[in-house]
Amino acid sequence: MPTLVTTRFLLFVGDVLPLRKLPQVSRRAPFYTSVRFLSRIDRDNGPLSLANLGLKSDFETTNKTEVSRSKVKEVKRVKEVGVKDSLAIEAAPFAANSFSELGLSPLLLERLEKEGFTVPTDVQSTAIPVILKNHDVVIQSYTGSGKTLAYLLPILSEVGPLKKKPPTGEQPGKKMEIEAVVVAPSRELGMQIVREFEKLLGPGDKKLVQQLVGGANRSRQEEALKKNKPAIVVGTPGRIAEISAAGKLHTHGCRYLVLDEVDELLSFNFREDMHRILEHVGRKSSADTRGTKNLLAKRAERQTIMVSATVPFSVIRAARSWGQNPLLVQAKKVNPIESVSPCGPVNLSENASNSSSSSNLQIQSAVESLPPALKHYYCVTRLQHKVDMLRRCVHALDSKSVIAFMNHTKQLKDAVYKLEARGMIAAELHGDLGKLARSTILKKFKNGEVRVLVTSEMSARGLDVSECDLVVNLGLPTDAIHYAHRAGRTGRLGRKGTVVTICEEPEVFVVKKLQRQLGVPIQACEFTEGKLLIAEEKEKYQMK
Ligand SMILES: Nc1ncnc2c1ncn2[C@@H]1O[C@H](COP(=O)(O)OP(=O)(O)OP(=O)(O)O)[C@@H](O)[C@H]1O
Repeated sequence: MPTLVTTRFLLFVGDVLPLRKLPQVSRRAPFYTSVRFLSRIDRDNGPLSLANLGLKSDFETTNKTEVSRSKVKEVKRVKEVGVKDSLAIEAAPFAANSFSELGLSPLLLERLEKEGFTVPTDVQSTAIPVILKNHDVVIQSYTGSGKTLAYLLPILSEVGPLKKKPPTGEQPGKKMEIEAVVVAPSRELGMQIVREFEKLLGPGDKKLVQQLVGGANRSRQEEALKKNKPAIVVGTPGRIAEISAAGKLHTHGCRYLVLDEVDELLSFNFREDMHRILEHVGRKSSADTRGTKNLLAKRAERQTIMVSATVPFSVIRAARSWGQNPLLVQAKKVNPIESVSPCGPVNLSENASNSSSSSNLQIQSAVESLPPALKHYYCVTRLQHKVDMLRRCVHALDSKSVIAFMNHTKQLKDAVYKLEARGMIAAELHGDLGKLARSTILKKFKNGEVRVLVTSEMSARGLDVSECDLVVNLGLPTDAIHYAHRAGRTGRLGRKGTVVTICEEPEVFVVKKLQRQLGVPIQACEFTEGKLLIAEEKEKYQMK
């Protein structure tokens, strides 16, 4: 039986100053430690480096301290609804000085500047040149590090009105086929990706991208496909597969297939739909092919881009069969997928082994899925007091924008009712609600009209609300991967964020296990008299 040994608590005002470090947990390595491009991949072109990607590399020579200091930046964002004019960003993951170093089209660079995107994040600086060189990739970087733009920008640099100057003879904007298919596991994430595309395309060209998400009117989507002839479609696996099977989505000549949250897309639920998508996107119809040679050639038409903060080995296996010599792209690192072993650097929790060397690698990799600035706590209470503890937690941390995760939809309503009864503006968001209700609630939360969003696992992936400063687990996540994605709803793009897991005493051992797998300290705490009290850091938990 697991036992929680009594601990002393330390009154906390301002930043956390642990009296002692947790002995068993390796603290997060400094963010810029793994500054290197590992040996390469492409047998034709020699070792992969920024140089042979046609770009200068200053990564190897970068001074860690200097970089960290220079990363304290203010990122000004324009035109965000209900968002402050400027957001202070500490230790933001920016490596290149500007997007213009990455080989993007001049028109796109103009649009980026107009939208207030001036400096690429590390993962963007690494991924964009690799994608522009037509490599199949798996992009892995922690939540909120800007993976969406990392694939969206090279696509917009080649597709649509912002693309690089077409070769003479080709008329700009004339192409009438689907050139990019982006697949995401939820409607909310799909819609969010569409908005990112639209933001850069501008109002005049936003019809170039069409959403094909489930829950929305299918015939309207089909009509829009026919009428607007979009070059890019973004959708959920079910709806894309459905419309494709009905013969209304022509993707055989498609150049890009993006699988966002690829590890989630591998789940059993999506299996059949993903199979259809993988078979039909970027493949020419059999009428176009003559003989085996062409059959082989047709797959080369498609560039496959797989993305997630968490890349278990199942994704590496999938990437090997779906892509052609795919590369694993992480912030400042590019590796051939063939070099990744089951115990290698991206294996979060799969194939867990007790050997110390492999578990070290797993810890290293798990750390890479979590934003570095996050603080993690847990507190113990009885089941019936969890919502009250949540309320106290929100007050003690003075959090303005909170996402609270619960595992059962039925409990959400009750939690919202309790919070509202105590004067806290809360709302529920889950899969049983209609599409309109879901998007209205999400909008209100993003605008700051709702302080606490009580939600299910469906909001754990991809949801981008930059103001979210607190994530609370009212129900435990099923594993380290789920913890990482939930936690990643806060502390986005280098901002401060706190994750609090509220659990019952018999569940504490699960928190300890998550702590070991993730390689970050999750400190015991209490919320008393409007203050956060942090447990004195000594080994306080034993397994018997
Ligand atoms: N270079 C940049 N400069 C300023 N803001 C940026 C930049 N790149 C991305 N962002 C913003 O950062 C936020 C997080 O980006 P994004 O949602 O792509 O993260 P992510 O890595 O995909 O996260 P997750 O793994 O949770 O899906 C978004 O609001 C995005 O608009």
